Amino acid sequence: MVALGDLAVKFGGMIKREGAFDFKNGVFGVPIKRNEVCALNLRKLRAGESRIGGVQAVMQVGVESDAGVSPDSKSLEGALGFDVVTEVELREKGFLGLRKTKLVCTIGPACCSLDDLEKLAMGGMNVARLNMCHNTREWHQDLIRKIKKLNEEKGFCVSLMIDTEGSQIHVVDHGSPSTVKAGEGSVWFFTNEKFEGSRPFTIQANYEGFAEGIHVGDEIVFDGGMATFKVVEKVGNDLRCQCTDPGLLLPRAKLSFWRDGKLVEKNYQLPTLSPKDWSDIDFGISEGVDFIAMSFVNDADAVTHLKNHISTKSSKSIQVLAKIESLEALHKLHEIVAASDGIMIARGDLGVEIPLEQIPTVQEEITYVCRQLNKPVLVASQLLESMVEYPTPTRAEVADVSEVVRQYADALMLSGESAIGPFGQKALSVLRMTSSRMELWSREENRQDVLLQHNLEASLPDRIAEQICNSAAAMANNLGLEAIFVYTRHGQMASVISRNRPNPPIFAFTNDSSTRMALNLRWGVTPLLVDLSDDMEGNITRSVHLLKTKGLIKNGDTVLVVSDVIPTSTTQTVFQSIQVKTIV
Ligand SMILES: Nc1ncnc2c1ncn2[C@@H]1O[C@H](COP(=O)(O)OP(=O)(O)OP(=O)(O)O)[C@@H](O)[C@H]1O
Ligand SMILES: CC(=O)C(=O)O
Ligand SMILES: [K+]
Ligand SMILES: [Mg+2]
Repeated sequence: MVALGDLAVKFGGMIKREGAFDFKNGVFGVPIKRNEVCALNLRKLRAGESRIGGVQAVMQVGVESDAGVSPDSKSLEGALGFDVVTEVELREKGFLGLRKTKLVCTIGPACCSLDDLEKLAMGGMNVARLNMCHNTREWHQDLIRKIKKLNEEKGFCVSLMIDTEGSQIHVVDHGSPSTVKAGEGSVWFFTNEKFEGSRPFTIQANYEGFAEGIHVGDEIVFDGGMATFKVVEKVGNDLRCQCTDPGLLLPRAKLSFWRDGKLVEKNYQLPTLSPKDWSDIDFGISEGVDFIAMSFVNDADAVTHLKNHISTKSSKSIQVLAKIESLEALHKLHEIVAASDGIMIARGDLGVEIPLEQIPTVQEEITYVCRQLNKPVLVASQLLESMVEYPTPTRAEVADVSEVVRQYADALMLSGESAIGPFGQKALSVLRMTSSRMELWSREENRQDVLLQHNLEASLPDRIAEQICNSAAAMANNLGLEAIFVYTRHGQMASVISRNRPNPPIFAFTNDSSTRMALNLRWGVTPLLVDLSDDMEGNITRSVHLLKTKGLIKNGDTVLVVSDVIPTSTTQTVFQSIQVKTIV
């Protein structure tokens, strides 16, 4: 953390009043009136200028008008990437009404037409997820192209995520009757022997070593509790089992093994990424997806390996999300979060490996760690499960969604609700309305928890950038500003501001389209694609003018402007700044 005493504070230029900036508490001690511009600029001191820390803070207070728009603003107008959904929402609800929590929809047969996808996009889908467990390569390719077409032709900004199949012990889906019931006391044969169609009282596991290390007396649990069996006999590589807790055996049901109330943590030597996963990943890279969600990550090395692979294969940056869905991943949570670009809390499979009553606390813990380490976190599975069949959610489901929002997760995800359910759009609107309501309540109740600050960066310029972001969020809240504008090439500053979960929305102006698509998963960030020049004042003036001409910002609105765009030429100084700007 940069302490005030580390800074040589100088006032000059357009100064009218003096003030102090307290980095520790994020307080900016200058009263600001309408039509005043107040800027705090930090730059490295040149030799001989420094007293202590080698950083100079220049505070400027003055009156500025944006009336004099530079002539090249026209050229930027076409490039202003304001997506249609945010634009409509902004017009209807104003700055503070913009939803902060991001929404991810799993795409499946129930929502794969262009028309369905457009409705989901219009309904607030920020990211479309394709689960590579299902369907064909051609089907996925067609979907990716449809989403890109909608983005290009209809002005949406929907990012694309593929989710790897991963390696996991499950029941082979024969495509026959969708559900089978196991009655109390019934005896079933578990085998890896391949067969077509279905055989009575026989369950085919997908992995030949599934019974290794399993003893008579152990329990086999289906899908985290759908049905339970006790092993009564080992027959070669197979198992004979008796049903002790009757229930449904769903297609592709996941199997877990328990002994004395504890998960048998078997090392099946299954790779996190199978040959099929690598082929799906290369397909995703060639199709230019924005996120790859990696199933069953067990350690940081797997994440690093995939990130290295992507960097050699792809010219654009693709975000790797590690899915936390095993007990082993929980043991290594910190290293996995640190290595990845974001996390999905995959509660479906996690609930197969840990007792269900542990899910809420584990979810809160993962969400907290992600925010500490500034990684976006997405909560997935069964949020509105009953809506796979019914047009309204249960009260308990709405309460669950609200709790995720109250925990300040970055995003919520629909699975079967959108992929196979007939009420996908309705489910999306339930997520939208529930999250907006909880965000409003948290703000009104002033529930913004002060983040237990964990410093992210080591180098001084990065620490300065981090402090600017923390202070920007505090200033925007304390001054009741309309919006935060941040100019960012790689999204770092936008993400650190988002990490503070400020009240006003964050508009992130970037000239890098992969940064824009990645920021789609960040809480409270509306990413916009623009041309950025080295002339920061020009960038600011042009973007304010463009929002004004669109009628999205009006005279008297006050916004906070943050920039960390590093000039491209070596002769220019690094310029990081906060300005409070009242639109006139
Ligand atoms: N592309 C698709 N084609 C057909 N069905 C799909 C598709 N995507 C999802 N589904 C269906 O929707 C249901 C829920 O989808 P989802 O992929 O989220 O399952 P999941 O079990 O939570 O994910 P995972 O396999 O990653 O753990 C699946 O059981 C599947 O029947
Ligand atoms: C989403 C997912 O993979 C799960 O919940 O298991
Ligand atoms: K998957
Ligand atoms: Mg899973």
